[in-house]
Amino acid sequence: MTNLKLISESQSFGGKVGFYSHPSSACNGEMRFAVYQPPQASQQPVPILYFLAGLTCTEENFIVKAGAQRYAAEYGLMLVAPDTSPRNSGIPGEDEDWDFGTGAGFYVDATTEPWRSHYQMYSYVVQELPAIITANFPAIAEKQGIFGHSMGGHGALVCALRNPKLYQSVSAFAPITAPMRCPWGQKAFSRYLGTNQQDWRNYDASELIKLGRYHSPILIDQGTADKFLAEQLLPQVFEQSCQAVNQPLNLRYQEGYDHSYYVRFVHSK
Ligand SMILES: N[C@@H](CCC(=O)N[C@@H](CS)C(=O)NCC(=O)O)C(=O)O
Repeated sequence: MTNLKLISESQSFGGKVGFYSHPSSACNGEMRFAVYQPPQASQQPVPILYFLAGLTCTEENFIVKAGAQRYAAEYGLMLVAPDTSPRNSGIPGEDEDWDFGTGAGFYVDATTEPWRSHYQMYSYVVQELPAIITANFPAIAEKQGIFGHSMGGHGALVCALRNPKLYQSVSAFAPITAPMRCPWGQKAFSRYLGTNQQDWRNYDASELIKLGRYHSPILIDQGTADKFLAEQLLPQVFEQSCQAVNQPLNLRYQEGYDHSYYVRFVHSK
């Protein structure tokens, strides 16, 4: 059993929301995540849906703001929402920027100093966290899906595209789809991964899709009133990459929706 510490637990839609912390070997320090166990989980193991949050977020934003527990209770899904980066790592400058360092792990395994000793969010999300979830909660290890918002949408796409058999579904709200071509991605990748842009391709959905290894349908919801759409999110770049390899993509533009959590669960319509 992992050394899990329960921070708080509350009943929610017949199931329960729990916040946990644990020592992470991937991130070399304490990490936090939230889990919603639907009512069905008290009877039998249930499928897992991972949600990766965006810049400035913690494991709390999605659980508090998205209203997803109601749907997870209806469909019998366990929701797992990790934090978006290591915290209190002691790395100088970690807290200086809102779009880099704390709250902005970008779901990559950093290779550069000083970040690589802690900022291993890709390995954390793909390997360590699922192992902890299936060891400690009534979850079906082979039935997991992943989705996310903004930086977390980028993370969800990258985790799924790099591991085509690991997740049974992938979708995203307002994802950063071409990080190599946008300021957020360029800032994060140059610092976490170094200046060799060949290394960045492993974490760019619009590049990964061109490898033609992924074949399951991908769903993206993108608000048209999102202030980050034109400069940071670039779904048209991803769409072109998908078209080039005949990748099924359902890119739905949602009229008038912005980048906030109010757009969440347009999916359910
Ligand atoms: N701080 C940024 C915005 C950051 C932002 O929009 N973060 C999104 C993810 S990229 C988010 O989910 N924020 C937290 C929240 O809405 O609860 C700004 O002022 O432009």
